[in-house]
Amino acid sequence: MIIKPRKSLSGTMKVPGDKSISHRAIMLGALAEGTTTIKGFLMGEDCLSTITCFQKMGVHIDIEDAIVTVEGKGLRGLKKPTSELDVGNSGTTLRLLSGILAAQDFECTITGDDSIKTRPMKRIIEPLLKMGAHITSINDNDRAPLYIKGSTLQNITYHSPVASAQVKSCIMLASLFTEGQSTIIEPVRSRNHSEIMLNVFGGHIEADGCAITTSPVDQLSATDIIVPGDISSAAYFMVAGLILEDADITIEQVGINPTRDGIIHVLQAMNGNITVFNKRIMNGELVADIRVQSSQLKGTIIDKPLIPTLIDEIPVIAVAACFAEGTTLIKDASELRVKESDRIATMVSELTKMHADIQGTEDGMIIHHSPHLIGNDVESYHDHRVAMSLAVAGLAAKGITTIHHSDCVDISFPHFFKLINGIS
Ligand SMILES: O=C(O)C1=C[C@@H](OP(=O)(O)O)[C@@H](O)[C@H](O)C1
Ligand SMILES: C=C(OP(=O)(O)O)C(=O)O
Repeated sequence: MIIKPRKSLSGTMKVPGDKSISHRAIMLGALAEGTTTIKGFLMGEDCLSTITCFQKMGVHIDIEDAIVTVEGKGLRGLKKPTSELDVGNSGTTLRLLSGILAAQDFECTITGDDSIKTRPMKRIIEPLLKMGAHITSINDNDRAPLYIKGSTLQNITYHSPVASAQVKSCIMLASLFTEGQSTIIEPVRSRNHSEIMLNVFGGHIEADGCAITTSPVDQLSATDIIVPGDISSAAYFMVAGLILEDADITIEQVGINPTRDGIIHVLQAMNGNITVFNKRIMNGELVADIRVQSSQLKGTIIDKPLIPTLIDEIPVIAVAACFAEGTTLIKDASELRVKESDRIATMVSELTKMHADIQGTEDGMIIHHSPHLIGNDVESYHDHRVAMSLAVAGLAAKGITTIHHSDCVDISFPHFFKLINGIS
């Protein structure tokens, strides 16, 4: 994909539906009694992988006029798939689905693409084993493919070593099939979409700081979900709006759940002119419209409690930091090393090619003011967030930027390039 520089960006727009919420709506819809409809579902490859996995387990899921309908099978109604479940590039699908599979009365294998096979799975294998699951890494390397033979699970009190909503949600989903309460304690609170949505479906989840407790329910009940725009996708337009010379854009109906809104706070602390208005609640999720205007940014420090609230936005925050006076320090973010790519290494190497003054550290990055980026040939490493962040850098750079393997944006943001080139 070729990105040409531009000075202005204006207008009102929407971004596609939230990826985390879309995955969860399919999973809970499949386990509920009755028919769930989902509006605003993210038709990205990751969420389509979740749909395919559940269809393979006998769940009728239709997409018509952009509305997804899920015929729930109830907690005990999934069928053994006739072949292995393929999650593609989606860590969320693999980790959450494993929690469900651990309690079924069948065995199966769950796998995905080359990137997923490098990502750490011990973080879910360990708690699931403690719950009595039969789960093994087929190549004995704590990575996918995983073989899971459903069994009777016990409740658990688990101190998670990582702040990960995927780990927390995996255990929460497994605990739907146990008797007694389960408690999961995280070092720092991660996104809480599973807690919110489970309660909307009739589950019993209580949160107390970094701990959540699940209580057993006999069944989940189908509901209608409207998925807000994904703040992780809005992030590219927020940063573009701040760093381009003449920008004024409004992004409507974006999810601003306080466990996800770190990017707004950080960009505001960097002197970004961002207004959040028209706040409302949809299916228990806080939603708002966001106006962004060109700003002279200044450097900041981003560390521990904030990191889970903006983990997927760090690549594009690194781009913003190039345009911020002074230095931006990002630390406590070693989780970036185990995403679709090692996002510290990939962002540092590709932004360096564009003349950014950026260094990687073990758990983050140090970025010095380097606003005169130069377009270059850069590589996405098949990582959607890297591709889109480099596109934003390309808009603000001098000369042409060519992003290789840019198709991966379809993972979380189909039509990203059409939107970014189409907006006036
Ligand atoms: O639960 C989720 O929907 C997600 C949680 C985060 O991962 P971790 O749980 O590994 O932090 C995030 O990076 C991912 O894009 C989506
Ligand atoms: C890390 C991501 O997703 P997942 O873990 O679901 O692959 C992401 O979307 O940036």
